[in-house]
Amino acid sequence: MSLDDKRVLLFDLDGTLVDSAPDLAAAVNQTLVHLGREPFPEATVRNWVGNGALPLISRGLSGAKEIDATLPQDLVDQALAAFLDFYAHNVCDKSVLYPEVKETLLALKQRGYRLAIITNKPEKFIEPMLQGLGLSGVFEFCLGGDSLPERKPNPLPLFTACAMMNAEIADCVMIGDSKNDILAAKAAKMDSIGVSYGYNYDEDLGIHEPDFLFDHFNELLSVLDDLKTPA
Ligand SMILES: O=C(O)COP(=O)(O)O
Ligand SMILES: [Mg+2]
Repeated sequence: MSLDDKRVLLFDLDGTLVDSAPDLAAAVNQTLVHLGREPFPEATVRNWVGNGALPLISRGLSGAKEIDATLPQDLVDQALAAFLDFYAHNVCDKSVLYPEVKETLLALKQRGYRLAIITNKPEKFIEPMLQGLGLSGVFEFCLGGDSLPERKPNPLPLFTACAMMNAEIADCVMIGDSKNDILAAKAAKMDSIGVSYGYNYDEDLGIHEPDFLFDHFNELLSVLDDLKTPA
C-alpha cells in the first residue's frame, strides 16, 4: 500500500486513540459487584474490549473471552443496563489519550486530511469521551457500535463512512488496534494500519496482516509527512 493517495483517515477509538480500559473495567466490575459477583483484574477485562458493550459485559458474566451461550437473557439485560449506567458516570475518569495522539491528529488535520471515527463503543459515549480528552471538533463525524445495523468486523460502517464523506474506498485507510478493525477493512477492500499497543484479545495483531503495523501513534505522521500533502 502507498499512503500518498489517502485523503480520509478512519480511526478506531478504544485502544487506538484512547486507553479507555481502566474506566471500562471499573464499570464492568461495578456491575458484577452490584450483581453479587466477583470483580476481575483490569488486565483481564482489557482483553475483553473490542466488540462493544454487550459482548464486554457478557464476557464479564461468563468470566472468559468466550461468551457463555447459556447466560439467562434477563441476567444479560440487567447487567447491560447496569453497565451502561455505571459507565455513563465515568466515561473519562481514568481514560487517557495514548502518547502524541492529539498532536498527531491536529497535524494531520492541518495538512488537510479528513478524519472520522468508527468505533464499536455505543454512540452516546463518544462525544463525552472526546470532550473530556480535548478532542471535540477534531473529527468530521463518529459512528458508534449501535449507529448502524452492523458493526466492525462487518464492513458496513466503513462503507457508510465513505458514502458520508463522498470518498472512494481507495481514498481511505482504517486505523485500529484490533482484528475487528483490520477484518472490517479487508472485507471492505480498504487499506488498513494496525497499532500494536492497544487491545487485541492478548493476540498479536500482525496475524491479521494489516498493510502497516505501528508501535507508536505518531509514526502515522512520520509516514504521511514525507508524502504529498492533500489539496
Ligand atoms: O467498545 C468497544 O468494545 C471497543 O471500541 P473500539 O471499536 O473503539 O475499539
Ligand atoms: Mg479498538
